[in-house]
Amino acid sequence: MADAVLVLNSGSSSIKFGLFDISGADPTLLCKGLLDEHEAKPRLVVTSPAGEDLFEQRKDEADADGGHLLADVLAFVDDRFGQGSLRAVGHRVVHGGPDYSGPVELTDDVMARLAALTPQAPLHQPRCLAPVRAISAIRPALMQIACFDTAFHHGLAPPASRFAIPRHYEERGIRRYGFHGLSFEYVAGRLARIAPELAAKRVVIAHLGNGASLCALRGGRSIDTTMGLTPLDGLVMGTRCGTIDPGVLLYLQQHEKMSVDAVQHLLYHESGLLGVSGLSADMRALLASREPAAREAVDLFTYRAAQETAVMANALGGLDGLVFTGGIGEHAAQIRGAIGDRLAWLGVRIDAAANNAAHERINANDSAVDVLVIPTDEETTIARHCVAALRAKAQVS
Ligand SMILES: Nc1ncnc2c1ncn2[C@@H]1O[C@H](COP(=O)(O)OP(=O)(O)O)[C@@H](O)[C@H]1O
Ligand SMILES: CC(=O)OP(=O)(O)O
Ligand SMILES: [Mg+2]
Repeated sequence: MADAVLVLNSGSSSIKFGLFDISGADPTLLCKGLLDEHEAKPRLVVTSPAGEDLFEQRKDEADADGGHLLADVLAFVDDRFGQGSLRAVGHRVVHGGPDYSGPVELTDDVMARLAALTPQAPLHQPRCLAPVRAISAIRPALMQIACFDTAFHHGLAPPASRFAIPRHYEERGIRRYGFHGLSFEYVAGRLARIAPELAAKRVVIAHLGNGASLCALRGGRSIDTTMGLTPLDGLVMGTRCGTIDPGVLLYLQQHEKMSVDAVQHLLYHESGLLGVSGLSADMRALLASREPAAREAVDLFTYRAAQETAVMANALGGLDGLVFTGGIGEHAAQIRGAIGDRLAWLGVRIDAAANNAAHERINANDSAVDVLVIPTDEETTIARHCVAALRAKAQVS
């Protein structure tokens, strides 16, 4: 019976999980899976690290907090790896606010503070916290640890962290935090291993998934990022608008007579690729479509991604490396190519063959900027933090 940690990565539409053996120097994945609790028939799928099916379960009724499926996951872990093997559950929690610069054990007090941040991440925070409550109800003694998307950006300082509004709002926590930090942390760590000289220079990481943001990395640390107080800012996303003239929000409320809730729904759920294309939030579907509106949505996505990359390069005082990650960044060669083309003036040259083959390095020989594709792994970052937290509590050797 090996010591193990269970990692839950709660996204906007499903919960991904990974079970890690933590007896070695670095956590190793034992199995992974998906909880789709919002379908009419909620579903749990467990696969091996290579993707072979190990277990599947369907429920007949909706499972709003995923509690029933999580009980099945815990039972599966007991059954396959032995009762008592689980030392902790690590959770991706999107918002840690000003208080948390690193992982924290989830007590009632911490949960209350995190729940209070819901207005700053309404799409994500409730979905990150529901599984914590569900697991507490099933296994109250099991240690649960929160790992934050905001923590990697905790060193963000003025002017990058500041909004140009009266400064007493900043004292009340209204500042730029940044997100996707668990992904940026993983990619920055991997970059330091595969290209240590580049990792010490001026690098932009482009996390392009359903949510999308950029991180300006200097010496391995985040000095600026495109998301702000909320994960709504910055790039065009699947259903989120990204940076928008704040006057639009006032106009919608004052002249279109939309309620605050309706504006929130519009900006989080109906905008981005979905809103502009009128077809889909899914980049694969848009790239496959012949509709002009699909092409326009993709065009806006790459235009804004290149524009914001230049903003990050400005924060860094230049650009030595550009790293693509996330579902789109890892798999959509056409998007990487289009962003690269728009950044030619910064010296970016992408090699078409390397790009189409999704090699780790995709820049042409004459490129002034190194361009890489590094698959992200938020779950491994969380597992590593859990091991460190358990060691600090001397609960594992
Ligand atoms: N082969 C592919 N080509 C283009 N886009 C892809 C491909 N595979 C995944 N994507 C896109 O990646 C996005 C999802 O990214 P992902 O990082 O998995 O999202 P999440 O934020 O939910 O974790 C979707 O827009 C999807 O269409
Ligand atoms: C913070 C965020 O946008 O996360 P996701 O990409 O999972 O939606
Ligand atoms: Mg994601």
